[in-house]
Amino acid sequence: MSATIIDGKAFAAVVRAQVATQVAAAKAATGQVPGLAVVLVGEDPASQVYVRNKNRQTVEVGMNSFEHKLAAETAEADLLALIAQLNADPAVDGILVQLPLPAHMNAEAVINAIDSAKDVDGFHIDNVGKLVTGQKAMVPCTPLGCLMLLRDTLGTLEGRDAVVIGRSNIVGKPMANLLLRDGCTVTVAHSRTANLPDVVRRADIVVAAVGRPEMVKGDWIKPGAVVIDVGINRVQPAGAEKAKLVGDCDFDSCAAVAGAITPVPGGVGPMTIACLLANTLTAFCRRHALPEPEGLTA
Ligand SMILES: Nc1nc(=O)c2c([nH]1)NC[C@@H]1CN(c3ccc(C(=O)N[C@@H](CCC(=O)O)C(=O)O)cc3)C=[N+]21
Repeated sequence: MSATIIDGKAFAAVVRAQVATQVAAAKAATGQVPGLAVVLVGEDPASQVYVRNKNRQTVEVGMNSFEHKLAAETAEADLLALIAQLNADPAVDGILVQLPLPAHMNAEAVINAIDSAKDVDGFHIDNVGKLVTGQKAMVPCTPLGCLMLLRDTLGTLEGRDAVVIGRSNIVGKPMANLLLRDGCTVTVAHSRTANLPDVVRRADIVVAAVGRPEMVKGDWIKPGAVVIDVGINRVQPAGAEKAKLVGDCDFDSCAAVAGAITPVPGGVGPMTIACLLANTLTAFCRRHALPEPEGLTA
């Protein structure tokens, strides 16, 4: 193995410490602390893991955490009523509605009902439009975390060839826009891309967010490239008792060729939660007309 392992878990701890310091300063300035409301409808397992870790970390950085658990069969109107209440609540700076929502709900309508200034996921249509047009926005947490890791690993991203594999609204598309803004030449590839290995081989930066376990192989990677693996796939190895987490990259073969690579777990996942806390602080600072948090925005 030749690649440097990018320690997202350690980097996320540094980000959370920066958030904690700036939360304390914001509290000194205003007498208030940021509050994050998380709404979980039903019992999606990935969301439960996320909520568990998030809740603890929110409190650890000195912010208030408000949890709202609704039954899977909750009516959309009742969820919208809760969102209206959180929008109006001055103690709530950030609102996150866990996705996926149950099938009977219109996720787009629910997300767009959130006050865009409190939309710490950056999924509201106003924030999407602002990101694409280069206006000050709330930026989705996972792409923001990936950007922080890339800047830390490479310094400037200007002029680099980046390939994002995956075109989702929550990772692929916002990631591509952030990389464009930082001066990369960006290709958005996906599961239907022709000659995907050849496309990936051009890249100085590979962000894999396609949701297919270990799909990206080492012989797709340009020697020395930086590989950011966003995938979190639970797989059941033959003969093993417990499921294990793997990324969208075949770690061993990619690490043999890449210059640097994020592991799964311990890579992008912890950064996502750290950036959620950073976004909540950013939302608080904007609502209270304080300066933007330092080093925590895109
Ligand atoms: N509105 C919304 N926003 C989200 O950001 C969102 C969501 N809904 N729904 C569910 C997914 C999932 N998600 C994770 C974040 C961090 C880890 C994480 O910290 N993972 C650890 C490992 C955790 C484990 O051991 O299972 C790691 O990669 O090291 C996992 C999953 C955010 N999500």
